[in-house]
Order: sequence, then C-alpha cells, then structure tokens
Amino acid sequence: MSTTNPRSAAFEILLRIDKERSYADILIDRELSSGFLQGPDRGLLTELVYGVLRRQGTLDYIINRFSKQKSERLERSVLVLLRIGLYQIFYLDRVPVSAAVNETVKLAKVLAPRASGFVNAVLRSADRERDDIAYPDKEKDPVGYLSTFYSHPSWLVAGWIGQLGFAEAESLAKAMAEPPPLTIRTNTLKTSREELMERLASEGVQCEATRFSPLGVRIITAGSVARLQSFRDGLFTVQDESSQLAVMFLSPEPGEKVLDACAAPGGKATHMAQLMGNSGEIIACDVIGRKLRLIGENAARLGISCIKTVPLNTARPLNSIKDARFQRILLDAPCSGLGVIRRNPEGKWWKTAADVAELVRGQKTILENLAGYLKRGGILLYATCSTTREENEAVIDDFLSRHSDFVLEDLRVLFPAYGELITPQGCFRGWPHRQGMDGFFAARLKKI
Ligand SMILES: C[S@@+](CC[C@H](N)C(=O)[O-])C[C@H]1O[C@@H](n2cnc3c(N)ncnc32)[C@H](O)[C@@H]1O
Repeated sequence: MSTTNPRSAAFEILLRIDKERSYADILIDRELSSGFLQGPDRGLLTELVYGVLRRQGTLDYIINRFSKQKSERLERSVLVLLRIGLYQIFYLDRVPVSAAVNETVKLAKVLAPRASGFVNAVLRSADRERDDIAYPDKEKDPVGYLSTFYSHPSWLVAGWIGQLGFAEAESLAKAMAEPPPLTIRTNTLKTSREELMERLASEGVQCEATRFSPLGVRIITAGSVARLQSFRDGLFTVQDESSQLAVMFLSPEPGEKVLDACAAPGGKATHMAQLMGNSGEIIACDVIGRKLRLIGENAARLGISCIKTVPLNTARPLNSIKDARFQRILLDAPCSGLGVIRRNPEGKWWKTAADVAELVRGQKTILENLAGYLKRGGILLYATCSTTREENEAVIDDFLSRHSDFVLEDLRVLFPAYGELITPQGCFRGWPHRQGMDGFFAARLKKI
C-alpha cells in the first residue's frame, strides 16, 4: 500500500475486507512487512483495523443516529472513513478527539472529496452528543441491546442468550468485543516453562504462567513475539490456552500412531509430538495441501521429526494412508470460528446461522468417517473453536446415538483438577468471559 500514514493504510485494508472478504491478519502482516510504517504507527494501524472490525456494529449504530442516509446505503469508502473516525473518538483514549476528527476529514478530502463535509458533520455531532446516544432497552429488546452495545450480529447474540441466559450472555458479549490475550506454548522438547520465562525476561518480555495449561505463558508486553531469538530457537509456539488444553485432554503417548485429521497449520500436531517425546508417528492431514507446508516449517523450527504430512480430504475413505489404524485421532474440525471472533473479528460479520448448519453437516461426515479408523480402546478427540451447541454437544449426541461402540469419557474423572472447565456431560468448554481463553469445545470419545 506504500503509505506512511497509518490511518490511510487502515482505510485501504478495511475497504478491502469490506469489499473482498479478505482476512485482516494477512493484510496487516503484508502492510507491516512492507516497512513503510514505523514505530508507534505500526501499532496504530493494527489497533485501527482490529478495533473497527470488533466495534463495527456499534459504530454503524452511531452513524445511523447522526446520518440521514443509513449506513448500508452510504458509499463504502465514506462508511469506512466514518468508522475509522468514530472508533478513535469513542474507543481510543490516546488519540485526542480533535486529532481524530481532523485526520479523518483530511483523509476524506483525498479519498472521498465530495463527502468530506458530511464526514466532518457526522463526527462532530457524534462527539458533541456522545452522552445522549440511546441504545435499545435492555429489558424490552435484550438482543438489540447486546448486539448494538457490544457490536455483534443479532443472530449470534440471540444464540448466546438462549444458551447462557441474559446476564452471562452480556459478560460473553463484552469479552468477545475485547482484544484477546497473546499466549504461547512452551516447547518441552527444548526447554521447561520456567526456563522459557527466564529467557523471555532476559529478552525484555513481561509474561506470566497461564492458570490452566501447564505449558502456557501469557505475554504481557505488547509487540510481536516472532522477532525474538527464543522464537527462532524454537523454544515456543503461539497457541491459545484452550487449544493447549484440548491436546492435553487427548493425551497422546510416546510411540503411538496418531491421526491429526484437520491439521494445518500444525499447532496441535506439534503439541502432540511434544507429549509423545517426538516418538511414534503423527499423520497430519489437511484438505488444502499447500497449508501443509506450514506444519513442516513449524515442526522444523521446534525440532520435531515424527510428523508426516498428507494432503487428504478426511471426510472420505483414507485410502492413501497405508495401514490406517490409529490409537488416537484428533478431529479439530473445520468450524464457524465463533469462539475466536476476538482474534478474527471480520468473521462474525460474514457468517450466518445457515453457515453453521452447513458446517455441522461437514463435521458429522468427517467424524463418521474417522470412527472406522480408530483401534478398539483408542481415543478420538473432537474439538472446535466454536461456542455454538450445534457444532459441539449436538454433533457428539448425534454421533453417540448411532454408535454404541463409542462412549463419551468424562473429563472430570480423568482430569479432576480441571473441573471448572468441564461441562456436566464431561466435555471441555473454554470461555473468554470465564477464564479469558478462546471459546473452545472438546469431547473425548473412546472406542469400546
Ligand atoms: C481448525 S483448523 C485446524 C487447526 C489445526 N488443528 C491447528 O491446531 O493448527 C481446520 C483445518 O481443517 C482443514 N479441513 C477442512 N475440511 C477438511 C477435510 N474435509 N479434510 C481435511 N482437512 C480439512 C482446513 O483446511 C483447516 O486447515
């Protein structure tokens, strides 16, 4: 994009996401690695892009209060400029309101000259009347309130209320609109968590041990961890605490033959390799063959050699795998990602309830197919980073209703120290508003 102006770069990225459904992380990485933005401007770009995407619902609500033309009918470039300006006014304390307005209007004069007066008027009135903006009434319109105040699509919020009740849905909605923590997993093939934390401290990184995962470290200092020598030395990998726990609940052992059915980019495959002491065999498949390269790169950096990658659609018979009988299978299923909308906020605006139903069909097909490749006595862990019941408990209930050769193992019994994370049915559920970790689900199935 070759600009030294972080607001202008954020505008280009947000417009592309809006028009082409591109992914924010890829576009931000590309912009930052072009090297045009320096110092605090790099942080401002990231903050503006993610912040606007997280708060887009609320920002559009505010726009609709102060613009005669509804947000859906505004020219996209004007809408994006207004969102960027309002985000700074309402959510970024470190940018003075005058700077937020002036900089946005300056940008509008170049990018949407005919609308610069309109942009100026909407931003100024929104700031002047910010304390008088009325949101839908909590009691009369709970869905409207949660969706506009915390910026999530109504159908998603309605699902949370149905699942958790209003009070807890409100805590979840609030947590899901905040930036997520940055958590890493110690590579125990090379170091211990204590040694890693000392090493990080020597590199100027403030961090703390995670509460639940024995391998997790939460990074407190801002900034990328990929620049650290400890990262290049393969001492850790970036992975949320909930994903770390899922693999722990599968607990693969040294020497076993394991299938990772949906493996790219390899976060969980490399974790399994650690638990297996880099022995045995992990067959890591992904339907998108080019993504398998990422697993290879991660494994090489972490010093792992027991993973074999195979491009494969695991919803179909695994004919291309020789001797396809496994002691453990991980099905980290393709899902809606509605548990990780803090990280990928653009996704929540694209997805619909119909997409969830379509994903469920795929999840059931893959699970059904894999069941035949597990040895008797073997364990299959079904996991998603979704909060919906449909993609989680309902998939497991449906599977068990047709498979008397499988039982659901109660994780409270197997991992009593983790009771707080386990549902009454015995499955793992992590929640941003309860434990600060990503929304995640895992069920441990045993073939009898
Ligand atoms: C949730 S991600 C996996 C994340 C990975 N387990 C990790 O921890 O890094 C789901 C993956 O499943 C892959 N996938 C989707 N459908 C598939 C199928 N039918 N067969 C194999 N892989 C599939 C996607 O390409 C995607 O990489």
